[in-house]
Amino acid sequence: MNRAEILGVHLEGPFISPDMLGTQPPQARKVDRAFLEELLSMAPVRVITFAPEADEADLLLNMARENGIRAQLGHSPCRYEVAERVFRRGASGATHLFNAMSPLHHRAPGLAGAALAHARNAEIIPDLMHVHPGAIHVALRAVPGLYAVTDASRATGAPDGTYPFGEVTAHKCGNGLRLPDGTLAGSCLTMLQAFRNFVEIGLEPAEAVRRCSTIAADYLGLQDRGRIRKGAIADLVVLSPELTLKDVILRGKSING
Ligand SMILES: CC(=O)N[C@@H]1[C@@H](O)[C@H](O)[C@@H](COP(=O)(O)O)O[C@@H]1O
Repeated sequence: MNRAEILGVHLEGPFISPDMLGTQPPQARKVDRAFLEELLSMAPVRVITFAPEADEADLLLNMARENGIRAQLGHSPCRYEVAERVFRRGASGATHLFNAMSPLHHRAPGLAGAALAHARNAEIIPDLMHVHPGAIHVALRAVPGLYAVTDASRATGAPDGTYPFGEVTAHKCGNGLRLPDGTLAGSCLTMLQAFRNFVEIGLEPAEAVRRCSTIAADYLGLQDRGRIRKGAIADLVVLSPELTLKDVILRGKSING
């Protein structure tokens, strides 16, 4: 098979807060069992983002656990105490840590503070626009299983210009994609650039590799991906010492033949 595979779906809504949509469409709603079951029957969902205040009875949290789905907190302005409770009850991680969540203030640590204090895993978008490098270092110290996500949009790799983003229009300029009011609307980041950015802010290359592959694979329970060893799936990229792309290997074969 000479192409990438989609391993599952991340359901990043609608069980989020209407007050912290970011660029999500205004269709946030509370968790209800029938609708959640319908969504789960439509696609192989592996990860769900939810706002704790949308799941007061822990319905989503429990259903996720029963179905082997990672339940992540995100898109919420909730108080630290609310998020802490849900992390203690088994929430798996945090969605694009720092973005679209209540920030860490020293007297009101918010969802970001709860994730830093209690989450074993969290996503981060290391395009160096979504999160300041200093905040990435804070997260690296606090969250053992911090891993990169791209949050990439359809504008990734495309020329500057306007792009539909759900029901709204976003403008790409350089590496940023924004709504007219300046809100970041996903990213234009590739995982290769995420890796380079980790190295640029001071991570050892081996550590950057772990944060871009192994940790995410472990988090999803995929022992045959995200590592180079006998029996694992050989989907690899080959880089030069300057970190330019030399080759892409899918299932052990170069895509260049
Ligand atoms: C797909 C998605 O939801 N992506 C979010 C976006 O919604 C949010 O607006 C942005 C900035 O968030 P911030 O303004 O809180 O830093 O981060 C991510 O790009």
